[in-house]
Amino acid sequence: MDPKPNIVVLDGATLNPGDNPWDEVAALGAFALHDRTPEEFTVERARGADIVLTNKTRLPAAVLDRLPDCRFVAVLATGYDVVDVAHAGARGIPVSNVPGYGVESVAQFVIAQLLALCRRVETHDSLVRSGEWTRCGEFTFWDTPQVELAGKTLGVVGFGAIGRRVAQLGAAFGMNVLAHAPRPKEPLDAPGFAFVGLEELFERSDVVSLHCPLTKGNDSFVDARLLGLMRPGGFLVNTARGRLVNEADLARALNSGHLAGAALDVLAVEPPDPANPLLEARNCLITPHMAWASLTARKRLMSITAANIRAFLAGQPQNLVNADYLTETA
Ligand SMILES: NC(=O)c1ccc[n+]([C@@H]2O[C@H](COP(=O)([O-])OP(=O)(O)OC[C@H]3O[C@@H](n4cnc5c(N)ncnc54)[C@H](O)[C@@H]3O)[C@@H](O)[C@H]2O)c1
Ligand SMILES: O=C(O)[C@H](O)CO
Repeated sequence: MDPKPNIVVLDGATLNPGDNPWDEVAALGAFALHDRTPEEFTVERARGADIVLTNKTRLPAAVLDRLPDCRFVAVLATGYDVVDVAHAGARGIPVSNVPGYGVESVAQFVIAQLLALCRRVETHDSLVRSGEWTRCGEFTFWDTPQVELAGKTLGVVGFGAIGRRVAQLGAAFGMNVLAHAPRPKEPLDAPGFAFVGLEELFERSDVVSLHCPLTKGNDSFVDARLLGLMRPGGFLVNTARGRLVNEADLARALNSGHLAGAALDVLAVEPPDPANPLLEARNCLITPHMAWASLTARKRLMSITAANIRAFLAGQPQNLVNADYLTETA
């Protein structure tokens, strides 16, 4: 490999909107930065690059096939569903992600979502300012059911770094925690904690929180059937990926009153299509894929990305997500 590899960032605007310089990454080669890349420009911009960095710009098989010079793909995120990692592996291109950079930020965001669903602090602040408290004449007033978390059951789907931290925080609020994990994991040291099957988790949980990656096998798996298993009055929280959820089914479950609410940081299409039924659904709190975005987490993401590139250049790639598929070295 050329000692000064060509490095192209396809969509760098959100990692560094101005407060998180690229210097550590840029120092590793000849550096080209694009804020965002429309699909039709991906090949043109990535062609000739030895190292391609993407956050949410898609690199499907058909695009990878048109990048003969690509030696390494560094995903600027934990979730790497935008890259066909199996195809990259078959072409001998290692792909890395950035695990762990946002565990605390995302887990804390999940708690913020949960508290928003249960207490609606900002809604009540608005009601006070619009005169509702004054008009009601009482020392106290509330306009939404006020729900205590202690004693409720939290079901965590996907017991990796974020899921485990959410489970710990839920237990600290006095919640009973259940988890679903496809592979054996160290249990949480909390009274009542148990690993259960997916259906049992949906049946027994007051709150289901999603923390598994989006894969070819689990698109839209949270559908009418699983939502129908949830207790009436339950909540769904999703910070993982929007496409894990059948959005039309979720909108129906909210509008029928079967679910009391949902808090979604991710949607199937981002930013959303104005026709997304969740935008109008009852008690649906939607945030713009921002759980990861604290400056502390983004700085960590930047420096782990630089470390991923350095490790690749040293011949010892780290944080590989397609090691199982790598058949040859590009
Ligand atoms: N909203 C945000 O800003 C934000 C930020 C970071 C990560 N994420 C998302 O959160 C996801 C989880 O992040 P993490 O750091 O915990 O990743 P992780 O790899 O540490 O954990 C994911 C866990 O899910 C498990 N898993 C895989 N397939 C599963 C399935 N079908 N059902 C149940 N579990 C399954 C894995 O075994 C693993 O333990 C990421 O893949 C990403 O999509 C979102
Ligand atoms: O997967 C991640 O790291 C987040 O979704 C931000 O891109």
